[in-house]
Amino acid sequence: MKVLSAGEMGLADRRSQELGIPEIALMERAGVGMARVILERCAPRRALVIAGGGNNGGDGFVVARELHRAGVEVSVLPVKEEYTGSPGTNLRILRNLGVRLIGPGELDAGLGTAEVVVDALLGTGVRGAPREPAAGLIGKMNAASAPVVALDVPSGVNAETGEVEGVAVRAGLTVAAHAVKLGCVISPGREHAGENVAVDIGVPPEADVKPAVEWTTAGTLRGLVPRLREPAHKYSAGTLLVVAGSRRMTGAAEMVVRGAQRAGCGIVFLATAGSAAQSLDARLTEALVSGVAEDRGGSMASGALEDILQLAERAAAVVVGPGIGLGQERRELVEGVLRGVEAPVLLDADAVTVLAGSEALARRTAPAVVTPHAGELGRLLGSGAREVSERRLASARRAAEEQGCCVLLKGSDTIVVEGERASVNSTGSVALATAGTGDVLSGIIGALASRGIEVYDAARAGAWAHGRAAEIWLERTGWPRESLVATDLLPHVPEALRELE
Ligand SMILES: NC(=O)C1=CN([C@@H]2O[C@H](COP(=O)(O)OP(=O)(O)OC[C@H]3O[C@@H](n4cnc5c(N)ncnc54)[C@H](OP(=O)(O)O)[C@@H]3O)[C@@H](O)[C@H]2O)[C@@H](O)CC1
Ligand SMILES: Nc1ncnc2c1ncn2[C@@H]1O[C@H](COP(=O)(O)OP(=O)(O)O)[C@@H](O)[C@H]1O
Ligand SMILES: [K+]
Repeated sequence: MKVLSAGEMGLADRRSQELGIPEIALMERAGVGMARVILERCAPRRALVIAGGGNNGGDGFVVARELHRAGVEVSVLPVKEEYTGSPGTNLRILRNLGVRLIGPGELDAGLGTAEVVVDALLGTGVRGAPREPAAGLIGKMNAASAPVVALDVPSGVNAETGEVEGVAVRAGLTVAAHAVKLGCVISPGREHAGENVAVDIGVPPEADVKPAVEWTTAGTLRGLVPRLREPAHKYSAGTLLVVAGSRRMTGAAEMVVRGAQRAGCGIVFLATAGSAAQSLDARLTEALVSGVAEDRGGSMASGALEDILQLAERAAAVVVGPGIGLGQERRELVEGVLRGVEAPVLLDADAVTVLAGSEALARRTAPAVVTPHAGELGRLLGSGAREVSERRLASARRAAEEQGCCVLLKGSDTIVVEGERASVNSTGSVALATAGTGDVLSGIIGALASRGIEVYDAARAGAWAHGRAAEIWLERTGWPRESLVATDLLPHVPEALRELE
């Protein structure tokens, strides 16, 4: 699946036209391809096409013609009085064919009988929140009982960012011209798009564009994760220090360590609160567990820093955060790790939260990666979870710039940003929405970093393998997605990584 931003698609489109391919030829192939997908997937007897005033509406007219040709009873609502250019030509053909064109007054009846509603209202040309009458039409489409298929982009979704400024269509399927639009794989646009499919519209390779934001697949990662080769010993195979857990939170530490072990670490050291060490040592047969100084609540104390820095000297990477707890002492501990550790550091969970307002991360020059979910990133940025959820790519970019590090923003569309580089992960499942999966992810990324992979690549490869492990679990067990628990991922991490060889 190819993913391009709206701007990149516009460039591919312009270049194609400069090579002499007329706009109407591109529109023709787009509409023909889109109609074929609709016929194959939905096989409707009656369809309603809602067409806007731009080229997205033009695609809708071609789709209507093709559905009509296939024997579907089609009604078309054109929102504009007068059409010119390629959409105008295609509307004229519909008139000549006697395809039923309806006005707003007949919309409710059309929506009531249609088996598929085709959203051809707004595409990549939308600017700002939908105005009337578009906004009202979007509301009507969302209230329809029939499934909605969006052409190119669900109307109202920003194809560049995935942001939704006002209202937006909720489609079950989005059929894009040439490439899936970036805004359809980033939340919340992603949820509005439903399934994403792209159809070939005849853009020649000479006109194609390399995306600035990568859609991370096995293909873009292949060869990145090295095999263990002779000469090797456990230290050369990747040494990771995990700083995690507290008296009341031992599971997080266990899952980070296990994730790291299955992702190929030669040796994992765990530093944890003294009172948690005995039970973790018993559960983690292969790890080297150290109990360090803790406060009265059973969380690692700032006085543990010296021991932790000493352990870190033997490690090629450090993961800090899961289950460590909050408060001033944890903040001092995390700041101390950022100051004192030269090896790549991954900050997750509580370690991200305690850094709100701190300058330690921005000051650090050695490699670092933070792996927050929207809530944690909202605290780090001081903007709140809602702002992050509404503007995910921009928020991740802002944090990466302010903190001068790699940012992995978790979610259904895990986003990884560092400097100018950005990527969106292609694997995963809603099954991952369960406690502890983030800890497994930290372990995987930490392991890859300990094996010498730079943090941006470790983050995107780790996210990919983590999501792929969930997919493999679903395929293998056939169990309901609600039943996945985080440790189910562990046996599938090696299989996922093998797919990257
Ligand atoms: N070009 C090509 O070769 C190909 C392009 N392709 C297709 O074209 C699509 C892009 O077409 P596009 O650029 O014409 O823009 P499009 O998405 O139809 O929107 C423009 C219309 O929306 C309106 N409008 C804007 N903002 C609004 C708002 N906030 N609220 C309400 N209305 C608003 C705007 O109205 P205006 O602002 O002019 O009053 C205008 O009427 C692309 O997604 C793909 O489907 C394919 O056929 C392949 C070849
Ligand atoms: N709806 C979803 N679809 C796909 N992946 C999801 C979804 N919800 C959460 N995830 C993934 O699950 C993991 C959850 O991590 P996190 O929120 O840190 O949980 P925890 O702290 O309990 O381990 C992240 O990798 C995230 O990307
Ligand atoms: K649309």
